[in-house]
Amino acid sequence: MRDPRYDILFEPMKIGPLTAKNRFYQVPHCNGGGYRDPSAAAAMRGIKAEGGWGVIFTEQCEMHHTSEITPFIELRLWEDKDIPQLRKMSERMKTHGALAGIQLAYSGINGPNLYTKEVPLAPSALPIRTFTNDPVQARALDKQDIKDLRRWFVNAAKRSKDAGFDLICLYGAHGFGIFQHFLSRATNQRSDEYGGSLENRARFSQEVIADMRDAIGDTMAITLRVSLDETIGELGFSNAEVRDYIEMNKDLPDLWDLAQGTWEDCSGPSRFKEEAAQEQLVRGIHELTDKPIVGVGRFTSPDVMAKMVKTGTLDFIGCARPSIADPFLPKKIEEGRIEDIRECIGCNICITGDMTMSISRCTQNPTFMEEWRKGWHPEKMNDKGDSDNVLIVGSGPAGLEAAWALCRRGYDVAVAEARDVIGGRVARERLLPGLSAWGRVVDYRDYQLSQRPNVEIYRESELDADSILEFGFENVCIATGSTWRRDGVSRQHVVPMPIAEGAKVYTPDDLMDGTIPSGRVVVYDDDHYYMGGVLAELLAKQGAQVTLVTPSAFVSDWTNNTLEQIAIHPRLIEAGVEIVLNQGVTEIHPDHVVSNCVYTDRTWKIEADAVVMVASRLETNGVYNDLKAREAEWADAGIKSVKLIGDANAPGPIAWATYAGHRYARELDGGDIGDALPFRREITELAVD
Ligand SMILES: Cc1cc2nc3c(=O)[nH]c(=O)nc-3n(C[C@H](O)[C@H](O)[C@H](O)COP(=O)(O)O)c2cc1C
Ligand code: SF4
Repeated sequence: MRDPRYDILFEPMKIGPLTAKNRFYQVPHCNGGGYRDPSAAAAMRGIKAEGGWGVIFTEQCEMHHTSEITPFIELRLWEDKDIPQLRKMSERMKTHGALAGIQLAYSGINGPNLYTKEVPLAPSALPIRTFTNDPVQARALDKQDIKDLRRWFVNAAKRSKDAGFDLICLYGAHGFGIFQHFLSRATNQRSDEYGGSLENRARFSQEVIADMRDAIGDTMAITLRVSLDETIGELGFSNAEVRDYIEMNKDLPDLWDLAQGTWEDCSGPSRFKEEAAQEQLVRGIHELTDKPIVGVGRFTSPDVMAKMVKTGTLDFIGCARPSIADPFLPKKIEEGRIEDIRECIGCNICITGDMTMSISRCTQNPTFMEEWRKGWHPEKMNDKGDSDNVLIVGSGPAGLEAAWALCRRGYDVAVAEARDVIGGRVARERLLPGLSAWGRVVDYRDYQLSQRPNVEIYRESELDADSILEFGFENVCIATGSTWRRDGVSRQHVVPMPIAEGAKVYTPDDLMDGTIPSGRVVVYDDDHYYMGGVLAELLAKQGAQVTLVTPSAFVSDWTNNTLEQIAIHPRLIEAGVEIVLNQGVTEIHPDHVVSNCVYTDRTWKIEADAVVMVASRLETNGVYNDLKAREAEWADAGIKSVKLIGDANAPGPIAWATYAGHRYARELDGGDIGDALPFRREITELAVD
């Protein structure tokens, strides 16, 4: 039953001519599917509709062929032939009474057009701004171009209407979107009636919205997504200017969609930002306009959400990542199932899909972008196979997710954990600075499993092949994780590098176990994800003189794909870490390391009392190998299958482990969920059908 404190979240709310059934508003978010496969995204939005969202948006949708972001995967609405796929999307969104929204974008100086090779158009002739530093420049829009651009928006609005959408969001936030480019003095250096004063810079948005209203009539709502603060220096569109703009144009859109962050500072989605982190920037804006406001901030707590609405800060609770991690978030609040909410951990793995042109994954939600596959419903019981029970050895993210998904198929499950705590790598990583939310991966599953009669978790239960054969479970899943290597093997060194006697070499596992090196410490990061940066910062803050050495051109290189790198680099500088890029480590000695330039044979000495080797991990697969060696005994022991999953199979990001756990559970007893996503799959084959 719903807690009355949250009733306000379920009050209907008007947006222009429309009424949303509640305050849960899924703001636009990409998913890696993009124009290549809107059907997979449609299935994903369909699940959100079932999950109770009042408003559901597409991701950004480019509306003209002179605008396209590579490597981003966004939608397209360039021409009439793009309408049918999008109509299927809007139909899916509306299945449970949600309003369906489409976000229209013209990327201007954020659209390098690497595929189309078209010249991007922007308010001023400036170099394109993307992470990939594309050597492309935009041409300044002349008066005819502006007329054309207005016409393209009108065409896109008409097509959106034909495609069945209720709302159109115009993109002018995060550094994306021509609207922001016009509004910001940094990107609008024009001296005509579209540049200079705020009145002039606002003109383009006023004209487009007026044109669109004329073209589509008064049955659809138009929303405007603007940045709350560009944070790009003096010329940026500041929070004060945003307020002036909104006050000056209070009735311009039917709803103000306010979202912090720019491409340059990536201050929007970030694990460094706690829930409701944008509250300060949005507070008081409602005094400037009567139009409803939606804001974001990794909202997962209904108390925080209710407070945002009750205090008049927001009318709608905007969620991108929380809706990815748990598409059923509104429904769970409505049904009083708060403990069942699968909270986003802020890891931003979901963004890597965009950045790498691949279908997105979510650490918490292994079925994100898998909704199109048949035979699985995330909230219901699913079909069981022929066997009855499964023993899972290891309780890390892979093992716990496998246990949870197997419960949902009706198997009896036993989980054996060698340590006295469950969670595997996460049990320790969650204790590192900035990673406490990682613990949600374990806590969610721990709670869910504690509610099921068909699962038992055994702590301090280290199993060997003898005991597993003796227990005689029908299926055995080995999810025993991995350990960090200290032997000098890394991406740079496929055979171990020389480590002199007396040299002190530590691994992340040592540090997480409480052994903290001091003095001059080299953190050798050839892993390139978060661990190197996190440990370097930790050691520096504890007084060590830290040098982070990485063969990459960037600190924590892979975090570029999660939009986090830009936050990590300055944190390290501030903590006093010396950063050495494009250099490896080739020898380790008691008082120094030999470091080499990755492009030449040149070497340097870096003085060091200790080295933390964040290099690669070793699968913990001993039990599996022992069992494999005794395969002949399986039948007598009643064992039908033994499978190795997660880091124990091949170490990777946590999202890979939860996915492996889920997939194992789905495929047990001959279930085959198929290969990678085939593009343009027919929407008729959906789990929601
Ligand atoms: C994977 C991903 C893709 C996104 N794509 C878009 C997009 O297409 N358009 C947009 O306006 N914002 C996009 N965003 C930003 C979100 O709409 C939102 O403003 C931001 O994630 C903060 O909200 P949250 O804390 O609820 O995630 C994206 C965010 C994520 C995580
Ligand atoms: S991938 Fe990480 S940040 Fe993205 S929704 Fe899932 S848990 Fe949240």
